[in-house]
Amino acid sequence: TRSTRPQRLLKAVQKHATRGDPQSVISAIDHFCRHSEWAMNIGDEKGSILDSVVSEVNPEKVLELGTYCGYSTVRIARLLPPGARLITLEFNADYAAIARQVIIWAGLEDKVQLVEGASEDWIPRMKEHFGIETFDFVFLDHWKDRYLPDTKLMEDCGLLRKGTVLLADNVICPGVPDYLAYVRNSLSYKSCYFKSHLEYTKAEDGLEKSVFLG
Ligand SMILES: Nc1ncnc2c1ncn2CCCCCNC(=O)c1cc(-c2ccc(F)cc2)cc(O)c1O
Ligand SMILES: [Mg+2]
Repeated sequence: TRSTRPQRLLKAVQKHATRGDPQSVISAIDHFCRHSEWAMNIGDEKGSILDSVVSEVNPEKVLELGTYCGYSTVRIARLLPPGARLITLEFNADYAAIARQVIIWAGLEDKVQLVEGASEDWIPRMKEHFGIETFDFVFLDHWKDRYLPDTKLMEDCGLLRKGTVLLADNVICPGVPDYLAYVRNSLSYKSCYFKSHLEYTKAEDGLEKSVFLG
């Protein structure tokens, strides 16, 4: 049967990227998505904004919701200091299988724990299962109708602390209106918008950075 797009993306990484070189993995995926097949990675333009926010926060404990093929996982993990850890949740088993291989090709498997399952099932188990107290940085890139309920769930589970930074992808396209209204109106968040474009296109999209105030 015909291969899937994530499988073809992984093949492009294994063909064009150098093992253990995260930047070459990022470049190979961006080239594949620009010149062969569009895929819903954050991409290079929004990816540079992600890089700058991660570098500013310099987090020890990171949660990523929605792994897909591992592109943003690699972007984030390559910037983490030694000993820092990234937990990434992926609902789709086929995506998770590809992402594991992409993360290994980048040589970042020691910094990353990829967990298969739904965010709402795993968020309540972060403390007892992973020994996590609170997260320093959370990247939201999963089902757009889960951004708001999962943010409230993280609050209720005590996973956010004063200063935890949430960064949300796709706040314009596909859009997360309920989440945006919440973080922009809540007294518990300081929020700001980074205008950009939908990955590999000219359509507007952007990232919302929200600092939890406790
Ligand atoms: N741990 C978990 N819990 C729940 N759901 C979970 C999950 N882990 C994964 N998922 C399931 C998420 C599936 C992918 C989510 N991302 C998206 O749906 C997405 C779509 C576009 C897009 C834009 C314009 C278009 F015309 C078409 C598509 C762009 C993006 O950057 C996107 O991130
Ligand atoms: Mg996205």
